[in-house]
Amino acid sequence: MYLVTAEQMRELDRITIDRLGIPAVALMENAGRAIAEEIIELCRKRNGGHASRGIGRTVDNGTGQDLTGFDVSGDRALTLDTAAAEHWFILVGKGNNGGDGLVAARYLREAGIAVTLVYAVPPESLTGEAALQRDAAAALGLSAAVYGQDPLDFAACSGILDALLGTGAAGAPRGVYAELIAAANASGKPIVSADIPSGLNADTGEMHAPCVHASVTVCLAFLKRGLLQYPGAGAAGTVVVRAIGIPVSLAREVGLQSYWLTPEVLQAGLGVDVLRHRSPEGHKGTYGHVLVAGGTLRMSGAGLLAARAALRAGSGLVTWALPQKLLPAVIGAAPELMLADVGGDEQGNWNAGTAAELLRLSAERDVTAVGPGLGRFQGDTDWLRTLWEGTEGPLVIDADALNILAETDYSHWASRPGSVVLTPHPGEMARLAGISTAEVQRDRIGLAERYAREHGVILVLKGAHTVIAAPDGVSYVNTTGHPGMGTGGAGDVLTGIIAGLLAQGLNALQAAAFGVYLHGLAGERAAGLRNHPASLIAGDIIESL
Ligand SMILES: NC(=O)C1=CN([C@@H]2O[C@H](COP(=O)(O)OP(=O)(O)OC[C@H]3O[C@@H](n4cnc5c(N)ncnc54)[C@H](O)[C@@H]3O)[C@@H](O)[C@H]2O)[C@H](O)CC1
Ligand SMILES: [K+]
Repeated sequence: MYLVTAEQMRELDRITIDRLGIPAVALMENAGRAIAEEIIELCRKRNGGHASRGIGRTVDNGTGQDLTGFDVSGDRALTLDTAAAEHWFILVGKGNNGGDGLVAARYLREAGIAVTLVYAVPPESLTGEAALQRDAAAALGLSAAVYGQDPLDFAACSGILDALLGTGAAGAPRGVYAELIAAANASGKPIVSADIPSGLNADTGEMHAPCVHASVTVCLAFLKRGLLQYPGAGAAGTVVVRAIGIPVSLAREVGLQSYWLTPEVLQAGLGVDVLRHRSPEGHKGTYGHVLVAGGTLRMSGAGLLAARAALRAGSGLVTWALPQKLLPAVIGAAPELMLADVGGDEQGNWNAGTAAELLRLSAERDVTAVGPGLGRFQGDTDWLRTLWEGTEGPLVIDADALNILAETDYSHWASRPGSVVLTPHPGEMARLAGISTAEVQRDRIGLAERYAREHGVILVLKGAHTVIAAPDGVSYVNTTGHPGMGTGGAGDVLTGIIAGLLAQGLNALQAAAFGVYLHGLAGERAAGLRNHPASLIAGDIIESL
């Protein structure tokens, strides 16, 4: 499923109206009706009535939950006795988002739900399609109040439709908008947001102050980027994307290249065989050979986790290269692994002299993963440069190897035949980009896209809803995963999975995207197997692959 910015949404809107000749008011009608249907569904759930689903609902929900399979019988959306318990306040902004709310109000009323329109601004100031909807609502006799002029008691309503600000919002909500948002949040009533929660930056997921905290967001036409990026993703509640008559085929024309990472996107878009068929004639040589370079005296486990994850991801063979001094201690830790001694210092740390042996080892393997538990050492910049310029296959770079990169201008390094996958967490990303962690988190998709483009790498920006970006501008946002995965070593496991997939012949973008998806899925599964997700440890993710 595509992800769009507000700007791209305006472009799609414009093409639909101007070139296809579909009237704006028709889009608004569809939007409002879809929003009403979701509210009716919400009412049905809590009142136990019967709901109808009028226009064919497509699809989807940004949280990955399946919302299909509704009862589609009956003309009336709610039985009267259950609807009578409902009274919704419709918060109406000045623009088209408010227009959507006015349409929704009509359909709610048709379903027997009491509505009160709460205009943020005097209704006379509405223009265009929104003014048309204002007049229709008035002609229908819907009760209306103007904020600041009429008394308003949020305790009297059973739910709130937030149709204050949509993709036309600029900056933090001002004046009466801010007051209404604060009052709606304070009411404790369930809030359904039209398109995006008012106060949310539709592109970055940044939450302005104040920002609506929605139970449900009915996103219109295309999934807005901000709804998948934290902290906004947390303010949106359950996200439902509803078609409103803008053809999806326009996406190419507008150049959409950002996607919510789903099995369909992996399979059909990226060409990944998500079921991972194996040939009956296959053998260990068929599935590639990973070299993991990592693990040092105090962090040997990081290398071990990455290597084991590569095995569980399906790599035919995995060699773990580590300092000679550590080798005896890890013999038998994972009998399926091959171990390679690269020298190193007396304490079991890596040193610059290990580069030659690593190069020799990597020449006989399909992919090299470097960084987990590596530590830092004298001459490590030249050491990494040697690997970068001297290895031919793909290179996965993580942890301390990223910190080495962050301290140098590697754009001068010789270009390499194999691709490069970088897997920073937000702190490492901050060092790579030379900005603060807070700045990294402010617009994760945008930053990942820029960095990947400028540096010609596949970038995996880890964290809740990991972003995968490629040099050609394509990006994916992953939503598998579990808070229980916030535990030491989880990143090393991801590095191993990506390397393991690369060894099996996936290209770098496929391996990064599928690896992130599987890592999250395995984490969800592992969390579910614990008595409490807090007890999840990185090794559990490997075992759940
Ligand atoms: N396909 C579509 O795009 C469709 C979208 N619909 C809905 O329309 C909105 C976007 O509508 P637009 O009129 O462009 O903007 P808004 O309604 O979001 O708000 C503009 C309105 O608000 C004022 N304003 C802007 N920023 C602030 C602020 N920070 N504080 C206070 N006031 C602000 C501004 O002056 C304007 O008056 C989209 O999200 C959908 O919900 C269509 O209905 C269907 C087609
Ligand atoms: K809104």
